[in-house]
Order: sequence, then C-alpha cells, then structure tokens
Amino acid sequence: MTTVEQAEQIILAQIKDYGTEALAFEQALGRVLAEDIKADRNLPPFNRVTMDGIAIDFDAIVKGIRTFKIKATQAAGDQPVDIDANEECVEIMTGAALSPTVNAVIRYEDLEINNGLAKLLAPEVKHGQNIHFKGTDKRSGDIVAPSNQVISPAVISLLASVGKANVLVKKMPRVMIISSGDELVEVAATPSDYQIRKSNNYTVKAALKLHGLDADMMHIPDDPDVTRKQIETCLQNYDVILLSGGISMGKFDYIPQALQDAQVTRLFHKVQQRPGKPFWFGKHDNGALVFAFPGNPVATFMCLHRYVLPWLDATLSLPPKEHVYALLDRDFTFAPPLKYFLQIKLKSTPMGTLAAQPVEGNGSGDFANLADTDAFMELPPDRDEFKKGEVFRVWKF
Ligand SMILES: Nc1nc2c(c(=O)[nH]1)N[C@H]1C(S)=C(S)[C@@H](COP(=O)(O)OP(=O)(O)OC[C@H]3O[C@@H](n4cnc5c(N)ncnc54)[C@H](O)[C@@H]3O)O[C@H]1N2
Ligand code: MOO
Repeated sequence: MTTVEQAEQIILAQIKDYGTEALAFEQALGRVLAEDIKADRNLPPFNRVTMDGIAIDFDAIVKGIRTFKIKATQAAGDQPVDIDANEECVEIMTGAALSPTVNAVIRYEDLEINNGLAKLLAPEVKHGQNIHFKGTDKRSGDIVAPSNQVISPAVISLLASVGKANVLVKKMPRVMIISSGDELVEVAATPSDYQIRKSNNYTVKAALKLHGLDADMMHIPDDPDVTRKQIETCLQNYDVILLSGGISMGKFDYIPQALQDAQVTRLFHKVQQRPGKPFWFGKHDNGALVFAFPGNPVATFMCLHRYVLPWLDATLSLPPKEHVYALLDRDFTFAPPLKYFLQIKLKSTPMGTLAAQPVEGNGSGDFANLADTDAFMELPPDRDEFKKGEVFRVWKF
C-alpha cells in the first residue's frame, strides 16, 4: 500500500504554474503576490515630524536661545515653512514635512506658549529629535514586499503606500468540488430518518476559501453513467477535481471506475493511514488532477489538510510551511499498521512548548469532534505505543 510519504511525493510531483492575473489591490488579500513590490519613492518620502510641537534650528540651542517666535503654523500635508532666524520656530504637526531650515522638534508637553512665543521647559534638546528621516525605512526602488508570499494586511498597507492600485497575483487553479451519494440532501432540506445533509463539500470549499481560492460545487447521484459523464465535463473545464465519497468497496461506489472510464490515470489508490485509507489520486492526459477523498467527513478533512493544501502552496510557489511539532500529553495506543492522524487539542505551555491533548472522538464519521480539536498529530505506523512526552509532527487546521 502507498505510504503517506509516497502519496505526498506523488502529489507534490504534480505542481503546475497556473499563470498570473492583475487584481485591484483591495481584492488581493489572501492571494499570492506574483511580483516584487518596490518603493516608488523614499520611505518616508520627506523628513517627517513625529510629535506635535515646534520645529527649530538646533543652532539656537547651542547659542543658548530658549524662547522662540512662532513664525507660522504648519499642518501635515502643508508645504514646509522656512525660518529666517535662530529665534524663530514653526508650530508644526505630526506627519508634516520638515523644512531644511529646521532640524529638531520639541513637543507641546515641553513648551509654554503665550502671545506667539514658545518658551522651552525641557532642559535637554537633541539635534534631530522627533524626526523620522527621509529614506531611513526604504530607499526609492528598494523591494518592500518580495513576490511569492501571501498578501497579508501588512502587504496591503505596503501596496497602498507605494501606489500599487493593481497588483499581479498568482492565478488559482479552477477547482470543482463534487459530492456524491443518494443519501445526501441539501442543507436547507429536512432529511428523512435515513438521510443526512451534505457537509464535506462545504467544509472543503470553506478551507479553500481561507486560502484565497473560490471553488465551484456540484453533486452527482449514485448512477455510473451520470457519474462518468459529469466527471468528463468537469475534466474539460477545471484544473482540479476534489471528490468526496463513493471510492470504497460499496455496491454504489462508482467513482474509481468512472474515473478510469474518463481516462484519468490512477497514481495511487489506498494510503497506509487512518482516517482516509481509501484515498484515490490521479491525473488526466490534459493535466487535470483528481483527488478523490473517502466520504467519511474526518477522512475528507484530513486528506485536504495533509495533501491538498500543501500541494496548493507548492503550486503557488509559496515556501513550504515550517513543520510544527508537539508533545503528547498522555500515553496513547494505536495498533493497526497504519499512520494514525490523531485529533488533538493544542495547548502552549509556560515552557514555550506545545502540548497535544488527544481528543479521539468516534472515528472518521464523527465530524462534531473536529470542532473540539484544532490539529491532527501524525503518529508513525511502525509501533503501537506512544508515550506521554514524545514529540510528533502536527497539522493545524
Ligand atoms: N468493505 C469496506 N468498507 C469500507 C472500507 C473498506 O476498506 N472496506 N473503508 C471504510 C473507510 S475507511 C471509509 S473512509 C469509507 C469511505 O467510503 P467512500 O469514500 O465510499 O464514502 P461513502 O461510502 O460514499 O461515504 C462514507 C460516509 O461519508 C458520508 N458522506 C459522503 N459524502 C458526504 C458529504 N458530502 N457530506 C457529508 N457526509 C458525506 C456518507 O454518507 C457515509 O456516511 O468507507 C468505509 N467502508
Ligand atoms: O478512512 Mo476511513 O476515514 O478510516 O473511516
């Protein structure tokens, strides 16, 4: 049987560049930057006042001058006001551009102002104080945000400040999420005593949405011809198809045969893991990829986080995520020779470590348990006993 590591390698060998597109920067949150963003001018672009008060020439301090005549008041955005003599000052606001004739700013708190005269109260004034000097953050032309990173709120701030109204981002693969199974009804419907509502497809859609990808959704009934035809149509119009359900040994599990009939080459079927053992992965001649997850909700959820999201990151040229590890906080036993993805609740400890508290639930149909946990811990298949304090890799969701 394919191991987890082999499955991962087979999937990561299928990364592909889906190109780039330009977006209004406000629409780009969560997308992947596809160009280096450069400063269009120095940052800050002028000697920027950082405190409300007065601006003076430091020479005046050297000469012992302590009272200044206010020549004018300058707001942020105003043209800089020059002084003509050491005894003069400009009343000036945070964010204003300093004139070259002044080089120290004194806060209102350190002044007494009466009848147009500002008297110094603070004993000490330093040359250059309360000034954010031009070009000290970045020089014009410097890269402020390199490509191949997720556009975060901080990057949005940089795009805005360098005037990047439109930005190049990586195109997302076109993804179709297919649910299957005649037992499934719509969310707004009232199921019979033998039916359940669809949920996997919405979970997958939501997880992709968090990664900046808007996927489409459809449902296929348990009918082999319809299944094949619908899959064939999707293969022509989508880069990636994510199926859930219908891939195990059941009489109505038509998906693997339909995929084969639709000329999708199987790259693996069944992985040495729980949940998610029946996981199926393949590729069509036109390059479209098919991830067929086992229908049990926890299996679908795990396979999405363990295989698809890392594939998506790699496809979008994002650097691999740092591995996260945690300490098991109690002994745990799992006998089958499968890699076990244990559901855990993570707690950070005062020692600066992460502790993993197992919250097992009732198997891979127990999706309610997912809401009580926040990660899977990946336990190796070659042993049964896992001891408190041992460290294993975790996958946060
Ligand atoms: N004889 C065997 N039976 C099963 C095996 C096996 O190896 N031999 N494997 C089991 C494992 S493990 C899993 S996981 C499931 C996977 O089965 P399928 O992929 O064929 O999934 P279904 O049978 O269609 O559904 C399983 C379960 O999940 C529910 N489901 C499906 N889709 C959705 C959806 N969109 N939203 C919510 N719930 C969904 C479905 O109703 C079933 O309850 O097979 C075991 N059997
Ligand atoms: O893969 Mo199944 O999810 O073990 O139930």
